[in-house]
Amino acid sequence: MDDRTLIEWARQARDRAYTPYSQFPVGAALLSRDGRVFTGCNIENAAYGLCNCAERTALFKAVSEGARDFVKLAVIADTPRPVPPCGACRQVLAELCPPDMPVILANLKGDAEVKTVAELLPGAFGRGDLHGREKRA
Ligand SMILES: O=c1ccn([C@H]2C[C@H](O)[C@@H](CO)O2)c(=O)[nH]1
Ligand SMILES: [Zn+2]
Repeated sequence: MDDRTLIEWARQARDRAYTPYSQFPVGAALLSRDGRVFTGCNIENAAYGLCNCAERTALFKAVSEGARDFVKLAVIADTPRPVPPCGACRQVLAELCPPDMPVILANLKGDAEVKTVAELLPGAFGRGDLHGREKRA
């Protein structure tokens, strides 16, 4: 699937965003190796800290449906520049996706930019940091 098609999936998912507080809808679309596309939108809450981003909605939907092998992710919002994922989503991407996986950042004007997961979060804390760690002095 080409990048423009995945961006269009993300754009349609954006129309389903639940954003009564920010009025800032975001859409995402995650392509799985088996050909499935998992879409996501941001879903907000009156308890603001519980707002979930479009990217994490798509990633969590995918994992909960048994997908683990991802090809690329597109994300879109009405931003002056292609929308950059927040820090929380970068961390979740680093956990669940290959470091060289492309993330297509887009906006409604038609701008798009591609960055890898590792470029979005260099030096990410990960599972390899948890075990076999050095004992502290
Ligand atoms: O990459 C991003 C950036 C922000 N948001 C959401 C979170 C919140 O609902 C709203 C404003 O930050 O946009 C996303 O879904 N993805
Ligand atoms: Zn986020």
